Amino acid sequence: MSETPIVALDTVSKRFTKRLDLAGKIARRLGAGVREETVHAVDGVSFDIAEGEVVGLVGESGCGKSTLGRVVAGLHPVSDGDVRWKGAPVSSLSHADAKAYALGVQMIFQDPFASLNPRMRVADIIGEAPLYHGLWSKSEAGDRLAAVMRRVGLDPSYRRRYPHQFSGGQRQRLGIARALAVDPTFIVCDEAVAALDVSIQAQVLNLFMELRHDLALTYLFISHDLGVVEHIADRVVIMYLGRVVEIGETEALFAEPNHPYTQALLAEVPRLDLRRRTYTPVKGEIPSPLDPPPGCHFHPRCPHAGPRCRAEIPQLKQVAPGRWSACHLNDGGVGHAG
Ligand SMILES: Nc1ncnc2c1ncn2[C@@H]1O[C@H](COP(=O)(O)OP(=O)(O)OP(=O)(O)O)[C@@H](O)[C@H]1O
Repeated sequence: MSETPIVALDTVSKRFTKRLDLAGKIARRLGAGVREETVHAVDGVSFDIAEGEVVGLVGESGCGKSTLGRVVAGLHPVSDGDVRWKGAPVSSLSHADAKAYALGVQMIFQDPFASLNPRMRVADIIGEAPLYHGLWSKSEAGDRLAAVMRRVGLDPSYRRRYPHQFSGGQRQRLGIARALAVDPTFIVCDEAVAALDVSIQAQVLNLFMELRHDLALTYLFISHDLGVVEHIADRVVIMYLGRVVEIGETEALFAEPNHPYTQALLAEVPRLDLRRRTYTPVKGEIPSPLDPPPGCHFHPRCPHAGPRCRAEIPQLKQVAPGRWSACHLNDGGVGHAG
Protein backbone atom coordinates (compact mmCIF):
# COMPACT_ATOMS: atom_id res chain seq x y z
CA MET A 1 0.00 0.00 0.00
CA SER A 2 1.26 3.51 -0.77
CA GLU A 3 1.77 6.12 1.98
CA THR A 4 -0.78 8.63 0.63
CA PRO A 5 -4.35 7.42 1.16
CA ILE A 6 -6.32 7.03 -2.06
CA VAL A 7 -9.21 8.90 -0.39
CA ALA A 8 -8.98 11.11 2.70
CA LEU A 9 -11.97 12.77 4.35
CA ASP A 10 -11.20 15.80 6.49
CA THR A 11 -14.09 16.99 8.72
CA VAL A 12 -16.55 16.47 5.87
CA SER A 13 -20.12 17.66 6.38
CA LYS A 14 -23.06 17.44 4.02
CA ARG A 15 -26.28 19.27 4.76
CA PHE A 16 -29.54 19.16 2.84
CA THR A 17 -32.19 21.84 3.07
CA LYS A 18 -35.67 20.35 3.11
CA ARG A 19 -37.58 22.81 0.95
CA LEU A 20 -41.05 23.85 2.00
CA ASP A 21 -43.97 22.24 0.20
CA LEU A 22 -46.77 24.42 -1.17
CA ALA A 23 -48.70 24.41 2.14
CA GLY A 24 -45.53 25.46 3.99
CA LYS A 25 -44.85 28.27 1.52
CA ILE A 26 -48.42 29.57 1.86
CA ALA A 27 -48.23 29.35 5.67
CA ARG A 28 -44.99 31.32 5.63
CA ARG A 29 -46.51 34.03 3.39
CA LEU A 30 -49.38 34.29 5.84
CA GLY A 31 -46.85 35.08 8.55
CA ALA A 32 -46.64 31.70 10.27
CA GLY A 33 -43.14 30.95 11.62
CA VAL A 34 -42.49 28.18 9.10
CA ARG A 35 -38.84 27.65 8.13
CA GLU A 36 -36.95 25.41 5.78
CA GLU A 37 -35.30 22.59 7.75
CA THR A 38 -31.72 21.47 7.49
CA VAL A 39 -30.65 17.81 7.68
CA HIS A 40 -27.06 17.25 8.81
CA ALA A 41 -26.73 14.01 6.84
CA VAL A 42 -22.95 13.88 7.36
CA ASP A 43 -21.45 15.86 10.22
CA GLY A 44 -17.69 16.40 10.54
CA VAL A 45 -16.51 13.01 9.30
CA SER A 46 -12.77 12.28 9.01
CA PHE A 47 -11.06 9.05 7.97
CA ASP A 48 -8.65 7.77 5.33
CA ILE A 49 -8.87 4.85 2.93
CA ALA A 50 -5.58 3.30 1.86
CA GLU A 51 -4.98 1.97 -1.63
CA GLY A 52 -6.11 -1.65 -1.89
CA GLU A 53 -8.11 -1.47 1.33
CA VAL A 54 -11.74 -2.52 1.84
CA VAL A 55 -13.45 -0.22 4.32
CA GLY A 56 -16.93 -1.21 5.51
CA LEU A 57 -19.32 1.64 6.36
CA VAL A 58 -22.04 0.54 8.75
CA GLY A 59 -25.00 2.09 10.54
CA GLU A 60 -28.77 2.08 10.73
CA SER A 61 -30.98 3.48 7.99
CA GLY A 62 -30.75 7.28 7.73
CA CYS A 63 -27.39 7.64 9.48
CA GLY A 64 -25.77 9.13 6.36
CA LYS A 65 -23.97 6.16 4.76
CA SER A 66 -25.27 6.71 1.22
CA THR A 67 -24.72 10.45 1.43
CA LEU A 68 -21.11 9.89 2.50
CA GLY A 69 -20.65 7.34 -0.31
CA ARG A 70 -21.95 9.87 -2.82
CA VAL A 71 -19.67 12.55 -1.42
CA VAL A 72 -16.67 10.21 -1.83
CA ALA A 73 -17.75 9.40 -5.39
CA GLY A 74 -18.03 13.12 -6.20
CA LEU A 75 -21.81 12.92 -6.76
CA HIS A 76 -22.54 15.39 -3.91
CA PRO A 77 -20.44 18.49 -3.27
CA VAL A 78 -19.48 18.82 0.41
CA SER A 79 -21.04 21.56 2.57
CA ASP A 80 -17.87 21.79 4.70
CA GLY A 81 -14.50 20.08 4.90
CA ASP A 82 -12.40 18.43 2.25
CA VAL A 83 -12.31 15.22 0.26
CA ARG A 84 -8.78 14.45 -1.00
CA TRP A 85 -8.17 12.10 -3.91
CA LYS A 86 -4.62 10.73 -3.92
CA GLY A 87 -3.59 13.65 -1.71
CA ALA A 88 -5.20 16.51 -3.65
CA PRO A 89 -8.45 18.28 -2.59
CA VAL A 90 -11.12 17.35 -5.13
CA SER A 91 -12.47 20.91 -5.01
CA SER A 92 -9.31 22.20 -6.68
CA LEU A 93 -8.32 19.42 -9.10
CA SER A 94 -7.17 20.41 -12.58
CA HIS A 95 -9.54 19.52 -15.43
CA ALA A 96 -7.48 16.42 -16.29
CA ASP A 97 -7.27 15.27 -12.63
CA ALA A 98 -10.98 15.90 -12.11
CA LYS A 99 -11.71 13.61 -15.05
CA ALA A 100 -9.32 10.97 -13.69
CA TYR A 101 -11.13 11.21 -10.32
CA ALA A 102 -14.58 10.99 -11.92
CA LEU A 103 -13.60 7.86 -13.84
CA GLY A 104 -11.36 6.45 -11.10
CA VAL A 105 -14.19 6.34 -8.53
CA GLN A 106 -17.25 4.38 -9.59
CA MET A 107 -20.39 3.64 -7.61
CA ILE A 108 -22.45 0.44 -7.57
CA PHE A 109 -25.97 0.67 -6.17
CA GLN A 110 -28.40 -1.63 -4.40
CA ASP A 111 -30.93 -1.71 -7.17
CA PRO A 112 -29.14 -2.16 -10.48
CA PHE A 113 -32.48 -2.13 -12.29
CA ALA A 114 -33.14 1.45 -11.21
CA SER A 115 -29.72 2.58 -12.40
CA LEU A 116 -29.78 0.75 -15.77
CA ASN A 117 -31.63 2.34 -18.68
CA PRO A 118 -34.30 -0.26 -19.59
CA ARG A 119 -34.25 0.84 -23.25
CA MET A 120 -30.54 0.32 -23.72
CA ARG A 121 -28.94 -2.96 -24.71
CA VAL A 122 -26.16 -4.42 -22.58
CA ALA A 123 -23.49 -3.46 -25.11
CA ASP A 124 -24.54 0.19 -24.96
CA ILE A 125 -24.96 0.24 -21.18
CA ILE A 126 -21.44 -1.06 -20.63
CA GLY A 127 -19.79 0.64 -23.60
CA GLU A 128 -21.32 4.11 -23.37
CA ALA A 129 -18.84 5.69 -20.90
CA PRO A 130 -15.57 4.13 -22.16
CA LEU A 131 -16.45 5.03 -25.78
CA TYR A 132 -17.52 8.57 -24.83
CA HIS A 133 -14.31 9.18 -22.86
CA GLY A 134 -12.13 7.64 -25.57
CA LEU A 135 -10.97 4.75 -23.37
CA TRP A 136 -12.14 2.24 -26.01
CA SER A 137 -11.68 2.80 -29.73
CA LYS A 138 -14.59 1.75 -31.95
CA SER A 139 -12.50 -1.01 -33.49
CA GLU A 140 -11.59 -2.63 -30.17
CA ALA A 141 -14.96 -2.03 -28.46
CA GLY A 142 -16.29 -5.52 -29.27
CA ASP A 143 -13.29 -7.26 -27.71
CA ARG A 144 -13.21 -4.93 -24.69
CA LEU A 145 -16.93 -5.47 -24.11
CA ALA A 146 -16.56 -9.27 -24.31
CA ALA A 147 -13.60 -9.14 -21.90
CA VAL A 148 -15.41 -7.07 -19.27
CA MET A 149 -18.55 -9.23 -19.56
CA ARG A 150 -16.49 -12.40 -19.06
CA ARG A 151 -14.66 -10.71 -16.19
CA VAL A 152 -17.93 -10.41 -14.23
CA GLY A 153 -19.28 -13.82 -15.27
CA LEU A 154 -21.69 -12.72 -18.01
CA ASP A 155 -21.75 -14.53 -21.34
CA PRO A 156 -20.73 -12.05 -24.08
CA SER A 157 -23.44 -13.50 -26.30
CA TYR A 158 -25.94 -11.62 -24.07
CA ARG A 159 -24.62 -8.28 -25.40
CA ARG A 160 -27.78 -7.46 -27.36
CA ARG A 161 -30.14 -8.20 -24.47
CA TYR A 162 -31.97 -5.63 -22.36
CA PRO A 163 -31.73 -5.37 -18.52
CA HIS A 164 -35.19 -6.89 -17.96
CA GLN A 165 -33.97 -10.11 -19.60
CA PHE A 166 -31.56 -10.75 -16.70
CA SER A 167 -32.01 -12.10 -13.17
CA GLY A 168 -31.27 -9.88 -10.15
CA GLY A 169 -27.79 -11.35 -9.68
CA GLN A 170 -26.98 -10.98 -13.40
CA ARG A 171 -28.21 -7.39 -13.37
CA GLN A 172 -25.85 -6.64 -10.48
CA ARG A 173 -23.04 -8.21 -12.54
CA LEU A 174 -24.10 -5.91 -15.38
CA GLY A 175 -23.86 -2.91 -13.01
CA ILE A 176 -20.39 -4.07 -11.97
CA ALA A 177 -19.33 -4.49 -15.62
CA ARG A 178 -20.50 -0.96 -16.40
CA ALA A 179 -18.41 0.36 -13.48
CA LEU A 180 -15.34 -1.69 -14.48
CA ALA A 181 -15.50 -0.60 -18.13
CA VAL A 182 -13.82 2.73 -17.30
CA ASP A 183 -10.93 1.05 -15.40
CA PRO A 184 -11.65 2.47 -11.93
CA THR A 185 -9.31 2.06 -8.98
CA PHE A 186 -11.90 2.80 -6.30
CA ILE A 187 -15.46 1.49 -6.03
CA VAL A 188 -18.17 2.69 -3.67
CA CYS A 189 -20.58 -0.24 -3.18
CA ASP A 190 -23.83 1.11 -1.72
CA GLU A 191 -25.77 -1.87 -0.32
CA ALA A 192 -24.63 -3.64 -3.49
CA VAL A 193 -25.77 -7.10 -2.40
CA ALA A 194 -28.69 -6.13 -0.14
CA ALA A 195 -31.41 -6.88 -2.70
CA LEU A 196 -30.06 -10.32 -3.66
CA ASP A 197 -30.96 -13.79 -2.34
CA VAL A 198 -28.44 -15.12 0.17
CA SER A 199 -26.85 -17.66 -2.25
CA ILE A 200 -26.55 -15.04 -5.00
CA GLN A 201 -25.22 -12.55 -2.42
CA ALA A 202 -22.33 -14.92 -1.67
CA GLN A 203 -21.51 -15.25 -5.39
CA VAL A 204 -21.48 -11.49 -5.93
CA LEU A 205 -19.39 -10.93 -2.76
CA ASN A 206 -16.89 -13.50 -4.06
CA LEU A 207 -16.80 -11.64 -7.37
CA PHE A 208 -16.01 -8.38 -5.50
CA MET A 209 -13.15 -10.13 -3.68
CA GLU A 210 -11.77 -11.64 -6.91
CA LEU A 211 -11.90 -8.25 -8.62
CA ARG A 212 -10.15 -6.63 -5.69
CA HIS A 213 -7.37 -9.15 -5.95
CA ASP A 214 -7.04 -9.24 -9.75
CA LEU A 215 -7.52 -5.50 -10.45
CA ALA A 216 -6.02 -4.08 -7.21
CA LEU A 217 -9.28 -2.28 -6.41
CA THR A 218 -10.09 -0.29 -3.27
CA TYR A 219 -13.64 -0.41 -1.90
CA LEU A 220 -15.84 1.66 0.37
CA PHE A 221 -18.39 -1.01 1.15
CA ILE A 222 -21.64 0.44 2.55
CA SER A 223 -23.91 -2.06 4.26
CA HIS A 224 -26.29 -2.38 7.17
CA ASP A 225 -25.45 -6.12 7.25
CA LEU A 226 -22.64 -6.73 9.72
CA GLY A 227 -22.21 -10.34 8.56
CA VAL A 228 -21.46 -9.14 5.03
CA VAL A 229 -19.08 -6.44 6.29
CA GLU A 230 -17.21 -8.86 8.55
CA HIS A 231 -16.70 -11.11 5.53
CA ILE A 232 -15.41 -8.47 3.14
CA ALA A 233 -13.88 -5.50 5.03
CA ASP A 234 -10.36 -4.94 6.38
CA ARG A 235 -11.55 -2.03 8.53
CA VAL A 236 -14.97 -0.89 9.64
CA VAL A 237 -16.33 2.63 10.15
CA ILE A 238 -19.49 2.83 12.29
CA MET A 239 -21.78 5.84 11.75
CA TYR A 240 -24.60 7.13 13.89
CA LEU A 241 -26.76 10.09 12.88
CA GLY A 242 -24.17 11.59 10.54
CA ARG A 243 -21.14 11.13 12.80
CA VAL A 244 -18.46 8.45 12.97
CA VAL A 245 -18.60 6.77 16.40
CA GLU A 246 -16.01 4.02 15.95
CA ILE A 247 -13.30 2.93 13.51
CA GLY A 248 -11.27 -0.25 13.81
CA GLU A 249 -9.77 -3.25 12.09
CA THR A 250 -12.58 -5.69 11.38
CA GLU A 251 -11.45 -8.66 13.43
CA ALA A 252 -10.51 -6.60 16.49
CA LEU A 253 -13.65 -4.47 16.31
CA PHE A 254 -15.92 -7.52 16.09
CA ALA A 255 -14.03 -9.23 18.93
CA GLU A 256 -14.03 -6.23 21.26
CA PRO A 257 -16.38 -3.41 20.21
CA ASN A 258 -15.66 -0.21 22.16
CA HIS A 259 -18.57 2.15 21.48
CA PRO A 260 -21.93 1.27 23.10
CA TYR A 261 -23.59 1.71 19.68
CA THR A 262 -21.20 -0.77 18.04
CA GLN A 263 -21.79 -3.14 20.95
CA ALA A 264 -25.55 -2.81 20.48
CA LEU A 265 -25.31 -3.44 16.72
CA LEU A 266 -23.13 -6.51 17.27
CA ALA A 267 -25.50 -7.85 19.92
CA GLU A 268 -28.00 -8.33 17.09
CA VAL A 269 -25.60 -10.59 15.17
CA PRO A 270 -25.97 -14.20 16.31
CA ARG A 271 -22.36 -15.12 17.09
CA LEU A 272 -21.18 -17.53 19.73
CA ASP A 273 -18.30 -15.43 21.07
CA LEU A 274 -20.50 -12.35 21.49
CA ARG A 275 -23.47 -14.22 22.95
CA ARG A 276 -21.36 -14.86 26.03
CA ARG A 277 -21.18 -11.11 26.59
CA THR A 278 -23.83 -8.86 28.00
CA TYR A 279 -24.31 -6.39 25.17
CA THR A 280 -27.86 -5.17 24.80
CA PRO A 281 -29.32 -4.83 21.28
CA VAL A 282 -30.04 -1.24 20.24
CA LYS A 283 -33.40 -0.09 21.60
CA GLY A 284 -35.98 2.24 20.10
CA GLU A 285 -35.99 4.16 16.86
CA ILE A 286 -33.12 6.22 15.51
CA PRO A 287 -34.02 9.92 16.18
CA SER A 288 -34.77 12.24 13.26
CA PRO A 289 -31.64 13.76 11.73
CA LEU A 290 -33.70 16.98 11.46
CA ASP A 291 -33.57 17.28 15.25
CA PRO A 292 -30.72 15.15 16.62
CA PRO A 293 -30.26 14.87 20.41
CA PRO A 294 -27.64 17.23 21.91
CA GLY A 295 -24.28 15.97 23.16
CA CYS A 296 -23.66 12.39 22.10
CA HIS A 297 -26.41 11.67 19.53
CA PHE A 298 -26.62 8.10 20.85
CA HIS A 299 -27.26 9.05 24.49
CA PRO A 300 -31.09 8.54 24.52
CA ARG A 301 -30.55 4.90 23.49
CA CYS A 302 -27.33 4.24 25.40
CA PRO A 303 -27.46 2.03 28.54
CA HIS A 304 -24.42 3.88 30.00
CA ALA A 305 -25.45 7.51 29.31
CA GLY A 306 -24.78 10.10 32.00
CA PRO A 307 -25.06 13.92 32.26
CA ARG A 308 -21.86 14.54 30.29
CA CYS A 309 -23.24 12.53 27.34
CA ARG A 310 -26.31 14.76 27.20
CA ALA A 311 -24.22 17.94 27.24
CA GLU A 312 -20.98 17.35 25.37
CA ILE A 313 -20.21 15.89 21.93
CA PRO A 314 -17.61 13.12 22.40
CA GLN A 315 -14.66 13.42 20.00
CA LEU A 316 -13.21 10.47 18.11
CA LYS A 317 -10.10 9.44 20.10
CA GLN A 318 -7.61 6.65 19.70
CA VAL A 319 -8.36 3.99 22.33
CA ALA A 320 -6.04 1.21 21.11
CA PRO A 321 -3.67 0.71 18.16
CA GLY A 322 -5.75 1.13 15.01
CA ARG A 323 -8.91 1.85 17.03
CA TRP A 324 -10.80 5.13 17.43
CA SER A 325 -14.00 5.64 19.38
CA ALA A 326 -16.15 8.65 20.28
CA CYS A 327 -17.44 7.86 23.77
CA HIS A 328 -17.02 9.68 27.08
CA LEU A 329 -16.69 6.30 28.83
CA ASN A 330 -13.17 6.12 27.43
CA ASP A 331 -12.24 9.22 29.48
CA GLY A 332 -13.12 7.30 32.63
CA GLY A 333 -16.69 8.39 33.19
CA VAL A 334 -19.88 9.97 31.95
CA GLY A 335 -21.12 11.49 35.19
CA HIS A 336 -20.03 15.11 34.94
CA ALA A 337 -20.72 17.63 32.22
CA GLY A 338 -17.84 19.81 31.07
N1 LIG B 1 -31.03 14.55 -1.61
C1 LIG B 1 -31.46 14.67 -0.35
N2 LIG B 1 -32.26 15.70 0.02
C2 LIG B 1 -32.68 15.85 1.28
N3 LIG B 1 -32.37 15.00 2.28
C3 LIG B 1 -31.58 13.95 2.00
C4 LIG B 1 -31.10 13.72 0.66
N4 LIG B 1 -30.33 12.59 0.67
C5 LIG B 1 -30.36 12.12 1.94
N5 LIG B 1 -31.10 12.95 2.73
C6 LIG B 1 -31.34 12.79 4.17
O1 LIG B 1 -30.08 12.60 4.80
C7 LIG B 1 -30.19 11.64 5.84
C8 LIG B 1 -29.19 10.53 5.59
O2 LIG B 1 -29.63 9.77 4.46
P1 LIG B 1 -28.75 8.61 3.80
O3 LIG B 1 -29.55 8.04 2.66
O4 LIG B 1 -27.40 9.11 3.52
O5 LIG B 1 -28.69 7.54 4.99
P2 LIG B 1 -28.34 5.99 4.92
O6 LIG B 1 -27.60 5.69 6.17
O7 LIG B 1 -27.68 5.67 3.64
O8 LIG B 1 -29.77 5.33 4.98
P3 LIG B 1 -30.35 4.11 4.11
O9 LIG B 1 -29.59 2.90 4.57
O10 LIG B 1 -31.79 4.09 4.48
O11 LIG B 1 -30.10 4.48 2.68
C9 LIG B 1 -31.63 11.16 5.84
O12 LIG B 1 -32.34 11.88 6.83
C10 LIG B 1 -32.13 11.53 4.47
O13 LIG B 1 -33.53 11.79 4.49
